[in-house]
Amino acid sequence: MSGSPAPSPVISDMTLSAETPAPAAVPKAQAPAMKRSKKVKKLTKKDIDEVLMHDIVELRGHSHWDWDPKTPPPFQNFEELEVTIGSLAQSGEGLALLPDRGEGWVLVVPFVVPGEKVMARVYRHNWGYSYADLVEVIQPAENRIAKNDILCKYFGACAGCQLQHISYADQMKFKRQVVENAFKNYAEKYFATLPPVDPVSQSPIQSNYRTKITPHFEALNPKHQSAGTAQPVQIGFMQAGKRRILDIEECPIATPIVNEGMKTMRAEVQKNIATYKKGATMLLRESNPIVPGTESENPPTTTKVCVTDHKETITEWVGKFRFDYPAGSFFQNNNAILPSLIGYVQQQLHLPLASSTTPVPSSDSTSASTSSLNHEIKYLVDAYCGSGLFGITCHEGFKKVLGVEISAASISCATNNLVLNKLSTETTAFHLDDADKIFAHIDFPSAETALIIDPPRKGCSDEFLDQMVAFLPARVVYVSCNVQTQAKDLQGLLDRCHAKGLPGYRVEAIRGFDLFPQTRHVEGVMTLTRL
Ligand SMILES: C[S@@+](CC[C@H](N)C(=O)[O-])C[C@H]1O[C@@H](n2cnc3c(N)ncnc32)[C@H](O)[C@@H]1O
Repeated sequence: MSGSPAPSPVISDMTLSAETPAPAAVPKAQAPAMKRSKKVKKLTKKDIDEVLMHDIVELRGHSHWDWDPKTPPPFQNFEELEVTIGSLAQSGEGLALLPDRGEGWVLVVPFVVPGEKVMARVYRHNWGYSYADLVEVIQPAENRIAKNDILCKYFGACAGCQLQHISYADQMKFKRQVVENAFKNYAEKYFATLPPVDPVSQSPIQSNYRTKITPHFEALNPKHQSAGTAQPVQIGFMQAGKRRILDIEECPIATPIVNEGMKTMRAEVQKNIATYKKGATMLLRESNPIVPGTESENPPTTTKVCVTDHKETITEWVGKFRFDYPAGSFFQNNNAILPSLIGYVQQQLHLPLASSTTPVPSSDSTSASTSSLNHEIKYLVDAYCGSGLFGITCHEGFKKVLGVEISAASISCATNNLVLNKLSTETTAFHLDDADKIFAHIDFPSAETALIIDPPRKGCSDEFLDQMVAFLPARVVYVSCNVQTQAKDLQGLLDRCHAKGLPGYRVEAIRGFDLFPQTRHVEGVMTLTRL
């Protein structure tokens, strides 16, 4: 269904109840006893998951949906059904089409593989689709990982990972498809002109990679405390599909030192739980500081520790570069893949500008252009630079590098990281500002400038795209943890160029990087060359 728009579903005040007496199980033996809340939820338009809607439209084969919300969803409360999984949504959940229910209702079921026959229990409804717990896998797919080989004993109950039941090769195929679908659905007008999406670059390790986790706990209920009926405190992550915490002793995707920290933190919280009036989210982050007295050694000796104070400084090494940053601020969470991500970004920044003369049609296919730039890239702009990861690791080969970031704490770290890495502050600088005003600081010639964009999940603002089109950097490398907003921004950028009569950009490459093995998440990297 290339190019079919997501329907614009209208949700009326549909009042839904959710109550299920029995635990969900994937497989049964792994699930803790979980009960669904009896609370009644009123849907609003915000409840529509637009990305999921694209997947549902694709499975249904049409976007038309004519369901009267006053008609109840076509299920008994908490009905159990045997269904066949048709596809995996970008959320990592399975979708099963029920042609004889509500003219093609779709069930969304977690922890399944396409082709599998499963028993699912419906518990919540939305416009034309319902969420269901996986009760049992009746006919497992050949490529389902055997229960005993699944990495984590909490998989299926914890909301953190979605894909441990499929092989790493299958996770890579799924994520490549997620990237492709994002561009198909959100850069629809230009999809036919894009290069094929490259295979996803794998993480060198698929477990024990996360350098930061944030488990939660809730305070004891005072009524239960005074009655002496308080349950043991639950410290961990959210339960899959529920708003309750699952007690977790160890997280196999977190690094060993973070897991050591988790043991200590759990013991402290358990000991002092009566003193907490409210629950909290804890921070556990790996740091690798230099052992005092070894600073002059080459290389100095380092030792890994787990930091729990948001304000404490983390030291992290990316290849030969050292980054110090506050534990509570942003930094990529998979250190193992950073050398290959950085290497790829460097290579993309320096692709020859006139590498191709392939005609590239504009969106309305009325004009075609060829690459005609012969300049060399000499300047680098690092938008949303954080503590300087890309600006610093990619500075070689540039005359000047300038980064912009909105967090004062991150900018002061970025500037300190220049000093730690013995880089000249004359040629590399970081400014505290809104990225929307980034080009106000820049007197680089646009034909010799490369721009790295690495925005938050929501992507770039209209103002950012407007100023980009006014400046027109010769090369853009856009890194993103949300491939849907990345694709939307590509369409926004090309639309703006064409509205101004500019030929715009050629997309050189689109590739996912697996910063988050075992989960549905994928980091997208897209390279553009100005035409
Ligand atoms: C995904 S992080 C990337 C950071 C950095 N590139 C890295 O890889 O470590 C996004 C960064 O954008 C910053 N940010 C968010 N909104 C911004 C804005 N409007 N202008 C500039 N920076 C912004 C955040 O503080 C955060 O550091």
